[in-house]
Amino acid sequence: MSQSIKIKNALISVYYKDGLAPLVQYLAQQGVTLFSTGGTEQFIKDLGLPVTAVEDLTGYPSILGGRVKTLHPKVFGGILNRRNLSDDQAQIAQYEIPEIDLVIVDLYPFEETVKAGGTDAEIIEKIDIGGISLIRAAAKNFNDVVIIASKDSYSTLLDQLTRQDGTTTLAQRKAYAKEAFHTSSHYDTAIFEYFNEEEPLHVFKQSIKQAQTLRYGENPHQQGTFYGNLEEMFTKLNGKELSYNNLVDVDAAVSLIDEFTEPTFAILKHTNACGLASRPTVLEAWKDALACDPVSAFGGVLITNKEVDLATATEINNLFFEVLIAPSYQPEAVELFKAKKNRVILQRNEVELSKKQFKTLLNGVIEQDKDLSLEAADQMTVVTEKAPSDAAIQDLIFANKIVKHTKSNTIVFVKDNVLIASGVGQTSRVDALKQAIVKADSFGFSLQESVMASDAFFPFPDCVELAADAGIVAVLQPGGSIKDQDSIDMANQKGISMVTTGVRHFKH
Ligand SMILES: NC(=O)c1ncn([C@@H]2O[C@H](COP(=O)(O)O)[C@@H](O)[C@H]2O)c1NC=O
Repeated sequence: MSQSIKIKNALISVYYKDGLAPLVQYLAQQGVTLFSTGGTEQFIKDLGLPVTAVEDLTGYPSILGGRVKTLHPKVFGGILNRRNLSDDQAQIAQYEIPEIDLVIVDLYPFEETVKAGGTDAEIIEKIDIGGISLIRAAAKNFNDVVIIASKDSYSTLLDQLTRQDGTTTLAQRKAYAKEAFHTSSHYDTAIFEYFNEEEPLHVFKQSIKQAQTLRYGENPHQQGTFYGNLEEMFTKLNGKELSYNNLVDVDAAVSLIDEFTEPTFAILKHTNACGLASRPTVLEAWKDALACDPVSAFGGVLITNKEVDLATATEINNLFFEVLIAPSYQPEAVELFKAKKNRVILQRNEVELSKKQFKTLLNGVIEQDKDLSLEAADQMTVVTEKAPSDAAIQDLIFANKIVKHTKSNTIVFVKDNVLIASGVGQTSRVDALKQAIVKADSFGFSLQESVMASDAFFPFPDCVELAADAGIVAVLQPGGSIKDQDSIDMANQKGISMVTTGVRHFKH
């Protein structure tokens, strides 16, 4: 098996030419014969280096507007021939095919063209055929050929060649082949996703290039990695790396805050809001959100939809928190936070988030649409003799937004655009309610004139009875229980109002 191979002939065909010059200059200095396609050939010529047009090798011009230029046995024979097989060697000698032992390709920018909103015709033309074939051929024959399929590898190869007298080792070539198949499979996945938008085939395919190794997973004995581009979504202004649990909470926080347009602050623990308020100013929103449950707020993830000013930052800084997310910060506020080096301060960038979500379970994956349903007042049916007041309807809408982002079973109490208390993640609805009542009481909130929202229907009238006795004046629930009437009768008996939305908001 061949091990160290000295490069004699190279084929170079790259869409973006940046970063290429030092490598080709080195190759030319070493006496490597360079073959190249139109634009790349011109680029090499402009560097004042000798280069042979691929047309001179194949004896064919580039045809069909560049759709066919390297697709020729003289090129692919030169790449794919096995240097240790006498039959292959006899054939390449017979057909006068030069051995090509280095291939450098940068593919047509397909994903970028889709992202930039190119027309269908422009996108189709960006499906690289020759380049992807060169990559696959050279990677398959890594035993004898070096494949560079990403400009990220130019400097690594240059470094290796310089240190190793113009040669590469088998292990290095195999590593480049792995990178190359990563490039080609990612490229094809992007093409598939584009074609799969209409009448999608039910297959699960994801290819994410960026990865971040996390300190650990959910617990220190579990390993964890985040696949995705965090830097695109957030600018980190201060603090340590986000942990697995931070990321889970940040995701929940972002989904929750996006329900609100007025200045709003939310405090989350383990993906559930333990404080949330909408107020005319961000400072007031912070104070009222914190008042909901200042005990749970310790070590929480904080999010707001408005700029954090110095006055608000000064208040926030009195609390120990893990992560703060805002669309912008006054520079003085950032300076203040920087005094505590571990506090993660994220500035959220305007990036559209996926409308799908999936998770692994058993040996498979479940995917669903995100819960983007939001019920307005006109989607609420008053089912009791008494209708809620306008103020109560506003609070019911507010409570419904929180319920949607809280672990089931959940009950949420709201008064005047402030979360007063919630019961979260309970195995029975009545337990969620009891937890909410106890919490409201322990932080000094009266439930008089407050409203209650439930993520799913009431199977029995007990919740309505308990909540009415605690002082709430209006209830929102999806309805749909065969015993709905029992809860409605209880509301009528207690003189409170109830609306149904027809939309359940389970969150598991
Ligand atoms: N058609 C072919 O035979 C072919 N061979 C190489 N390419 C691509 O042509 C591009 C470089 O073209 P140029 O050197 O003319 O700028 C590279 O992105 C390469 O992946 C081709 N183009 C598309 O398929």
